Amino acid sequence: MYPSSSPIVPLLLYPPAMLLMLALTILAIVLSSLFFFKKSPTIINTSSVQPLPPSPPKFPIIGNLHQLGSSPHRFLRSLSECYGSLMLLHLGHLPVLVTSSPSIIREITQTQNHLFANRPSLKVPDTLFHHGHDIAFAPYGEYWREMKKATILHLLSNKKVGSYKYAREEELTFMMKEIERTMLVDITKMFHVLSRDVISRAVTGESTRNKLWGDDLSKLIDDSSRMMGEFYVGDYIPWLGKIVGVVTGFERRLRNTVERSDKFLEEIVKEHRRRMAKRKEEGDGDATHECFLDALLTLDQWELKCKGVVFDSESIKAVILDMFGAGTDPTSISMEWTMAELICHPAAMRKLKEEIIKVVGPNKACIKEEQLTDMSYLKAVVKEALRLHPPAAIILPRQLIQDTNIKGYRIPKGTMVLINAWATGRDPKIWDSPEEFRPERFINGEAIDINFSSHGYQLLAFGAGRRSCPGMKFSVTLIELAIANLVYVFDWKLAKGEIEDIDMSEVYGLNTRKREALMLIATKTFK
Ligand code: HEM
Repeated sequence: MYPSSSPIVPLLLYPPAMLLMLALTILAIVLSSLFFFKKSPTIINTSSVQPLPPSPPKFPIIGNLHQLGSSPHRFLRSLSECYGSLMLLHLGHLPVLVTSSPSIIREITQTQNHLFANRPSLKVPDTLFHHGHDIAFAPYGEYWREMKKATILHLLSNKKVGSYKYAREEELTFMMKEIERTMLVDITKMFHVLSRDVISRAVTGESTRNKLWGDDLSKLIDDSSRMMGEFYVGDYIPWLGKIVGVVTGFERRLRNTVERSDKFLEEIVKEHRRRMAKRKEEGDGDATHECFLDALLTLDQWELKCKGVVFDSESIKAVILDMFGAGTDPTSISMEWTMAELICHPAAMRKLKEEIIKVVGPNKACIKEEQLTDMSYLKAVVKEALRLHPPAAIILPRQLIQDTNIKGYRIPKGTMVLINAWATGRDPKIWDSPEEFRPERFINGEAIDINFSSHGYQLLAFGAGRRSCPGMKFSVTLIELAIANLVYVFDWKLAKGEIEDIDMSEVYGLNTRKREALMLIATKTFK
């Protein structure tokens, strides 16, 4: 996923945006005292016109923008307790449909998938990806289709993911040695480096460990996802965008990020072209070792042109930035939440360790990928962590391309759609004791038949439908392998404080991460 949650994002996290919202709120209150506090049409009951979905009251100009706050996923869930499973909000001029109900999500991502498969045009991704040259924010159409197809074929298919086995095991071994050396572990950082390096090997054929640009790549990922998480008022109130963008320094920061990102990616591509040429000279054209960049640089331009798709150097940069951005943070954040839940639940940690020892036997150096198949509790643990903590708490937004209706409500063309995956994962109508971490629910409980791609639309960490995440197999394989090895080889405890003190609160953003880094102490299980 790009990456992290949606760019309606951490409204009001950013101080200038906060001031602006305050000013707009005051302006709106003044206006509303002149024009009345306007309640949106809840249900217009005429026989010819279907009603719009229920809406909370809104202010003129800003609509409901001021209400989202720093945890929009939580706010929207509480709002839906009053307005139901299908609500229509207004963010500035933009109507926004919000839901977390599986039956409505089925309607959006399956039954009417073709109408809801577009992404809205938003300032930050438009600028960063040079107007939809990536996949995650590309408008629905031929370009998106061809790029997604190429990415699955050359990077993310089951066969390709299988071929990175050696890379995963090698990077993991390196991480385990590092843990053994230090014993006091910044798990957050370690998981970031592991995800980044495995993705780098699949995309560029090289680990950043052997390169000087590992830190630069981390900075690029960090900067671009922070920028994606920033709130740009012009997306919702266009006439205010330019002024506020300049006054708050947003335009400058965005320009700088794009310049740095372009320069960095151009360097990577240039160096890769040199290596490809050298390999060719040396007669090493073995396609089995082909990385994603090799494939992108040799895509059949003629075939793409015939389909009306322009694939140029902007596309290459945008697509690889998408892979680093969409892949690294959600994968490492998922590992971190999984580890944090296991630390908070020692009984689950013990049960998992017992399962692994039963499958692998004691005293082995590490776990091989083939052995994961027999670890059903491990799989349940990962699903349970992602149920409670989907990195994209609100899935990347979609936009409706023509008027339609859902459950008897009229939904106008252009409406933005937000699926609150975090709320679905904690819905008491779906899950028993939804706030509890209980992996057993996936083994012998109410969720025995639920998985990430099941058609009940209850477990939405990877989204659903045509725009769903193509990186699921890639990341779940890495998450399971990393967690299994860490739990098998080491015993873990908190570096400071007691389990009850651990801060499990989150910071909402493109990817909703744990507020505090997880610092742990490792000791070897088998001496
Ligand atoms: C635990 C890890 C991951 C999570 C939780 C995650 C989650 C998501 C989500 C929720 C979406 C939006 C789906 C929708 O709109 O229905 C998405 C889209 C996407 N993800 Fe992932 N993702 C992960 C890993 C990856 C990886 C490893 C890659 C690639 C290396 C990747 C590439 C993408 C791309 C390209 C899209 C855009 C798909 C489209 O718009 O058609 N993701 N991801």
